Amino acid sequence: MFAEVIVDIKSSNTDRVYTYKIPEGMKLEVGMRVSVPFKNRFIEGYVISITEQTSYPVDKIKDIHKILDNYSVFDEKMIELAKWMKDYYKCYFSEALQTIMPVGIKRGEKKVKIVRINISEIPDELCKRAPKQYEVLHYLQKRSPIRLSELVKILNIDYAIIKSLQKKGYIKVYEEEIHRYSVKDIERSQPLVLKEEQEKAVTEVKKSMEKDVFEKYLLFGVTGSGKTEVYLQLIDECIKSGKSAIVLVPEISLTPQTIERFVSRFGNKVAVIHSGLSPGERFDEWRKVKNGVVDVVVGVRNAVFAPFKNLGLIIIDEEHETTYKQSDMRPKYNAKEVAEKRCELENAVLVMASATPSLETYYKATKGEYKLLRLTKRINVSMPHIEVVNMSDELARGNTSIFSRKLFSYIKENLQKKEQTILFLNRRGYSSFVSCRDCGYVPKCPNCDISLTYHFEDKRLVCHYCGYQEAMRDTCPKCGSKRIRYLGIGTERVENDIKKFFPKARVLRMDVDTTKKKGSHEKIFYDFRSGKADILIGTQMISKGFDIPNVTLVGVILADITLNLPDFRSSERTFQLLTQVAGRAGRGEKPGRVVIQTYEEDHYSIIASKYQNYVRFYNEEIKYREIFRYPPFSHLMNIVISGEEEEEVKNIAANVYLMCQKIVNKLQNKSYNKILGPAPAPIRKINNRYRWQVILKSEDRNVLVDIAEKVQTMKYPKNIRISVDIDPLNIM
Ligand SMILES: Nc1ncnc2c1ncn2[C@@H]1O[C@H](COP(=O)(O)OP(=O)(O)OP(=O)(O)O)[C@@H](O)[C@H]1O
Ligand SMILES: [Zn+2]
Repeated sequence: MFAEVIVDIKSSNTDRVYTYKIPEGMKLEVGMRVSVPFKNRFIEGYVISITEQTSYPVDKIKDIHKILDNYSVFDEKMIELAKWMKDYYKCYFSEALQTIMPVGIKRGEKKVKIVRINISEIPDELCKRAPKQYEVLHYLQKRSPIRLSELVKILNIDYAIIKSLQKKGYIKVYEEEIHRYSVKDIERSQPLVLKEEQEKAVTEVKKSMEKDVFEKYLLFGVTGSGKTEVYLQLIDECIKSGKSAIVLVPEISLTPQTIERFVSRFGNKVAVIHSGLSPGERFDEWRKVKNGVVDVVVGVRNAVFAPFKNLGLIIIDEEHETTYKQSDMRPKYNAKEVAEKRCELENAVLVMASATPSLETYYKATKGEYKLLRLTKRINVSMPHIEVVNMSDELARGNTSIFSRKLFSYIKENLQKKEQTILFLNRRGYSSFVSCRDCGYVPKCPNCDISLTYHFEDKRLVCHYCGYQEAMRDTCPKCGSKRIRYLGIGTERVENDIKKFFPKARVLRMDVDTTKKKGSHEKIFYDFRSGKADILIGTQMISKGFDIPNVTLVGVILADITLNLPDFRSSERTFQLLTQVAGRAGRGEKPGRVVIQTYEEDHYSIIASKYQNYVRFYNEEIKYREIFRYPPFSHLMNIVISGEEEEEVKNIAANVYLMCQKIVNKLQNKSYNKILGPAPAPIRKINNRYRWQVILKSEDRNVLVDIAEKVQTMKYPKNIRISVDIDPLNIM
């Protein structure tokens, strides 16, 4: 018998199937991890199929060295999925398999020794002859089984005593696997009586699940319309029919509140996968799925690979979120696309949900590719009232503060009424750059092409790209002037000003800087929910998932930050963020108010946010996308060339461009294709590496995939890096 093996070497030459012989007696299965001889060493490999014959000369085929785990890691469908990923994202087969495989698998299972008493009566003579042994047995009569380490510690005994008890057969010592991490069980919640629209959605999806066919839905429901309850009841149906479900949530909304909701409904039937888990913990969660201990996984991006044998349903919450795409590592996969493929392979149902669907998804829904389910109303309460304030007018009237008069007075009222306020600003730090009023000097990062952000608390200038820091000086390093200007506000500044104007207010801040420590995110959330603070200030971390009834005011300090990013999705991002954050107001009995501060009150993103009208935004945005042929009317590919010498980077970028042009010119079919660049990337230098880019737009994704493959096999100097991203969500 022979095994077809993918080897763990990342190069285009070795990205193919290798054949090995299965030694007599080796119990090899498809999907196992193995060690195989390669050249003159042993390397890791993955068995993707087993055959009886091979076209290779048999005497040249080497034996599999050994099996690495006592189970198979990939079933046939997962191998199928990896094959699809390698072709769709143009990565190596081994990269696709390793993405599916849990990190931490090499650490293996963690086992502990357990002691169990083996007799019902303790022999009397033991009491005198071996009092210590007697004591152990006596203790075990009350508490058995128990971990050996615990027993030894409690009774302060020698292992020798355990040994002799074991020899006599009075106790049994054995190994048991333990799970390094598991969710705490909390009080159970009962299913709610569904509202009419919820009921309709559940019934419809249920029908598809019963039919065992692949089906795709978009659940488009306004903020607070009870989408989560719909998920819970669908999962319940899914489990009842003997199948399992995966729920994907974006990292930042994997809040304690979200986890609570799932655990309180399904108890220890749920595994939770988030990026805070150690590799070992992740592996344990993976095994719980594999061994059928749980029926539901709630997790971030890579939870889409949870190895359920009988998958019935995948739910993608906040489907518009960009964290579903892995942008920083190969393969640059999107969990939404992988989920779709997985559902197709397993005849499962896919439900994507959002209050602000991505343009691409909604477009597909209008074309009938996804079935549209709508929740148009909040549960028992109305949508918040939204007002837009033009900050130019405020300036014209002499108000130079970061708060408009309206927002200021609302904050004051809320403090008096003891209702809570959320203030949102999507930038951390105190000010995004400082400049000298006399000579105009702006301190920049020496490693990156970006100005340094001023952090008030530690009086430092920090680069948000590479982490470079320096002390903030009182005088301009160039001309010595003392007149320093602080421009571009951040959350630290908001906190500072709130404390200045409202010294009695209890304030919390949630952003990357305040949540570095493990558990700090949870703590801020719980403190705020339990009323320990009046005002929560934060970046997009606070924009979703929060369901806190006493929050009646949301203030957006400056909506323009995302609006002005050099990215064709900036309008969409702004609309989504504003709608999500506005959605935190007025979720309880008291009505909610939202104030959006901006310099661009006529922008269609702002206007649509004001009326909370997604379709109005969509209709406007889709026009631009069509005119400029941006997605969904084309696919993009971003090729970034980086290196330490800019001249060299520029030359290679020019070569890449020419190669793209050659391929496009030779195409038979006359689809729309456009090559942009080569040009410096919007952030020209990061971490001392210069970056140039070539962007391709094509109606035909296959054209891009072909080019990606060619780029991958191109020869270029060692210090140059070329990264290729098909369907990128970020082109900075
Ligand atoms: N059928 C129901 N009856 C009573 N209360 C409900 C029902 N469905 C949901 N709720 C409650 O309504 C509130 C809002 O629901 P939920 O948080 O699920 O909305 P959502 O659509 O997920 O919101 P968002 O997208 O803004 O996070 C929750 O407190 C939830 O417990
Ligand atoms: Zn830097």
